[in-house]
Amino acid sequence: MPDAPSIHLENVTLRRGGRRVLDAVSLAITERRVGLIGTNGSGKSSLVRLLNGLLAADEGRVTVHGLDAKAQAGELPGKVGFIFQNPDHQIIFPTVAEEVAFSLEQAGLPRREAARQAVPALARFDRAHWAERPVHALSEGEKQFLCIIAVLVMEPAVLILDEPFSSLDLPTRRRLETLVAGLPQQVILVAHELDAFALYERVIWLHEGRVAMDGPPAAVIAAYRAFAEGLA
Ligand SMILES: Nc1ncnc2c1ncn2[C@@H]1O[C@H](COP(=O)(O)OP(=O)(O)OP(=O)(O)O)[C@@H](O)[C@H]1O
Repeated sequence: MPDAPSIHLENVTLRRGGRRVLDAVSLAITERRVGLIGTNGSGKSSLVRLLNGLLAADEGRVTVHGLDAKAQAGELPGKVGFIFQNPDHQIIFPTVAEEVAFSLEQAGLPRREAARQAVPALARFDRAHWAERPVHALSEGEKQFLCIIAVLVMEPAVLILDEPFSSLDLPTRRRLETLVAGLPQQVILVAHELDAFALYERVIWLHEGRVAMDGPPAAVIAAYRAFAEGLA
């Protein structure tokens, strides 16, 4: 069983390219389904990259399920699975089975055992028949599904999805949303598709590097929609 969901940001400031992209943000995230919304450049990707050690805060403290994001950065990838917008940025190997085997190896299995376990791992997602398929021959949705499988076989405690649906058609998106909805992991979803958060427990709206609003999805999304209409 994954451990209790517990992500804390204490007065976190982050600068990128000389600009302050997160400004003294404090959050305690203990829910299992949390959405992150905001206009382009508001700091969403930057914030979630603090949680898996891809970025480090300039000020303040980040802890993820008991790990200090700075002092224990090396342990974060084992705890936090990350799905990017573009699966091509994530997939390394030529075939599906090799990609999954690599994940299993990252999770600590010896190489030969990882190779042996790849097909059974795919079978848990009803995708054993994909094993020998060249990754380049998968559709965008299939690649994104492969990325999710490759991350989940490492059994992370947290799954972060950073705009994972942008290039997917509606049925594929719904399938992946359903898959994610059934996971035991703590999930942080960054998305512009606001209906994706209907069943989430909490939505955080970031604006210019600060929390503009934070609470139940219906209230936060209504306020965000009204704000966005005003900009249009
Ligand atoms: N590699 C980088 N170097 C310098 N500045 C960056 C870099 N990446 C992002 N930024 C800046 O950080 C700020 C926040 O960007 P971020 O990607 O976190 O926003 P976002 O809310 O995820 O936006 P989007 O919805 O467009 O993905 C922006 O002003 C952006 O220009």
